[in-house]
Amino acid sequence: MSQTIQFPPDFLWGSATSAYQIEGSPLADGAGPSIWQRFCAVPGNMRDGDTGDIACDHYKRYKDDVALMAKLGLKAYRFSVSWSRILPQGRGAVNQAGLDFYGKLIDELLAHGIEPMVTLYHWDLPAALDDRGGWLNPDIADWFTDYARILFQAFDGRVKSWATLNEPWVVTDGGYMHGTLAPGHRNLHEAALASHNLMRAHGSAVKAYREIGRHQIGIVVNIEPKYPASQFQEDLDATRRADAYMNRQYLDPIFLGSYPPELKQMFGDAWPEWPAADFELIGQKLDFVGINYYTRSVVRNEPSNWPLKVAPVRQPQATYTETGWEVFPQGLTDTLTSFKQRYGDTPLYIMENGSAFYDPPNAENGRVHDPLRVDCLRKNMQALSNALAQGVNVRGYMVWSLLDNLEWSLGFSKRFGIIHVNFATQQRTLKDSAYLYADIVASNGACL
Ligand SMILES: CO[C@H](O)c1c[n+]2c([nH]1)[C@H](O)[C@@H](O)[C@H](O)[C@H]2CO
Repeated sequence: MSQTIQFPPDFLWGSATSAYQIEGSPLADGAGPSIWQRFCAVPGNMRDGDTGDIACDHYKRYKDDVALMAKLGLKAYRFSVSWSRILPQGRGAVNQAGLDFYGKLIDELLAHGIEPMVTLYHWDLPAALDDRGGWLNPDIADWFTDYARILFQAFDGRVKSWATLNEPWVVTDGGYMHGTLAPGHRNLHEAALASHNLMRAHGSAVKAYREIGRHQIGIVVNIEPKYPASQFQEDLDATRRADAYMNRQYLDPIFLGSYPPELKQMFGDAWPEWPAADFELIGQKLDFVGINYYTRSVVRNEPSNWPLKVAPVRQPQATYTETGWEVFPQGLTDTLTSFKQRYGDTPLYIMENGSAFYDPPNAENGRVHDPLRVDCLRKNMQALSNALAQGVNVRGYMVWSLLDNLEWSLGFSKRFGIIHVNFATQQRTLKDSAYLYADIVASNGACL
């Protein structure tokens, strides 16, 4: 139901990217390789053999890209830091040139009145740490905290918003459960261990921030609300399993002090009794939670599907994006009201929301018309406003993404940007969705 669209006067409008997806120059100026460097080098891992070697060439073009953010009137920009630019070996000696790059980016943003929002980890683990077990090694909580502390000390005077992890679920499910993302493992025991170590590392970094930080810190999770395909008990149970695994697995231990019981049922002996002290660490109070919302899932029971025993049910009347995600703005409203109901009034940011539809490789007459993405953006604005009207404490919205970029193992085949990138020439062109977003930002949504 459409209601009057209204946003709080200080609502923070911005856009989001991540280091490996846009920067290029992954080994420049002393940087070390990440697990994505390795993953891309394995034939068959990446659509069309695409890599992050150049991507959007942002490492060299960041001033032009910040100027485009300013042209759109953005108030904030969410980006991630490449751990292996800062610590080429993942720990030990600091690479000053890596710190200098992000310092220059932050200063450029501030000079344009754009608030930097930093994600410490957006999937690009230093390869040297993967050689030591990566997220499977319990020591990674300390390695991550040492890395975080270096950034806090270097930038907390200029960065007021820190997120420890981007989507621990994707890191675990893609990197360790199904092997579709770096480091490409497929092992139930490893998935459980990596997931828990990610949360320990998150809590340890938050604890370190409380000792030296002066601003706000949180985590970013992807939420995909689950709806039962029928009211048969088997589908209701399947929906609950899917919700526990994808959505509650990370927020429950932070806010409720324990994992959803369905996880032990699903993982079996791969899910040990975790030490109680871990939950004290994981449960550090957060200043905000970032939520990435793209789509929902309609769920049915499917005993043959390892290990969750669920399957999605395609909705025949719905619009689907190029990534196969149903356009379902009501799911954004439901995600936000459900968060409030289960976890309370912690401030929220939509840290990613967007859609991949086909855009031509080259702009035509300086324009890129993207009507489906424009329609999606409008509908998601309505859904977000509806959640605000129901009292959900949402503080800002970062559209995914500023630029067309490397969509991980899908390469450059999927375009999420509101700014088109011609990857042959690196030419940037504002899409129609960029012009709409600029109007939304300028009018605080009143133009809708
Ligand atoms: C399953 O998680 C979310 O659907 C999700 C979608 N996305 C993400 N998470 C990641 O944070 C981005 O790096 C992706 O580029 C972006 C688009 O695929």
